Amino acid sequence: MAISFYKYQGTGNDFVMVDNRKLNFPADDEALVKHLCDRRMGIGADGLILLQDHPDYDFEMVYFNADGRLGSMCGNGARCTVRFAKQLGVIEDVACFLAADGEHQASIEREEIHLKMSDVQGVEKIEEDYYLNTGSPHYIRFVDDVENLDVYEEGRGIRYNERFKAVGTNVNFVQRLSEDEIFVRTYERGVEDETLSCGTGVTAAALVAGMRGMESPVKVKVLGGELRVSFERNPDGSFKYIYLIGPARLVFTGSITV
Ligand SMILES: N[C@H](CCC[C@H](N)C(=O)O)C(=O)O
Repeated sequence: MAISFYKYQGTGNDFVMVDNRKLNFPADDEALVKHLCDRRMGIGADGLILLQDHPDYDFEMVYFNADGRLGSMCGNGARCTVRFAKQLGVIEDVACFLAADGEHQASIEREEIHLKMSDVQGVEKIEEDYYLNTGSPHYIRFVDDVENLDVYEEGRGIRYNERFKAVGTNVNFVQRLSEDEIFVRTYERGVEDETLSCGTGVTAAALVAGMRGMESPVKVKVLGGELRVSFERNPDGSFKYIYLIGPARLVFTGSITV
């Protein structure tokens, strides 16, 4: 079988994208998705996304982690899917679509995709660290020198600890760079490695920076580029009007025989 695909990246978080409007992709074949995401044996990506029709939305995004399992929300993948939908002629410059955590709105403004994220109910404090869900679960630890941190080892230690080992968590290490900028590096569950950027993780880190006094919008540096997060904080500590803003680009298209 030959599968046509598009390869996209959003600040270096890369995805195999498949137009599945005809529903001909075998979405329950975990081994196939894992193979397509394999950087040596397949195409190579942090995840795979199917763009599908939906009766009530412009489209539906179905996201799988690189391990082949169906994932939760993916912020960078969603920005890439919006760009992909425009390329396919499914949308113009605005979209209302369905993802794993519900409805999302987005707009394309030149190079950037503005993506509305789900409201966040609250932030749990775990000793000096934080834990919250921005569509996917994120553990947040503030550090002094994120550049020289062993993100793989430290992230893995938290992801596989007693509390998280069963379902896993993404782990973000955050350094405050200035009054309005943070630097985030993320160990991603489902990839089980550091990625160059994680949209839901960057969002979670910016919200915690907001809790700690930083004003919206927060600039976020990641290994794969720059993002921005804007938000409003409610008096009860929850967040609304959360937007993840940044670029998403087509890298190449192709066909793979499996
Ligand atoms: N890279 C994604 C996060 C995927 C989350 C996934 N790794 C999980 O929670 O299993 C993003 O841009 O938001």
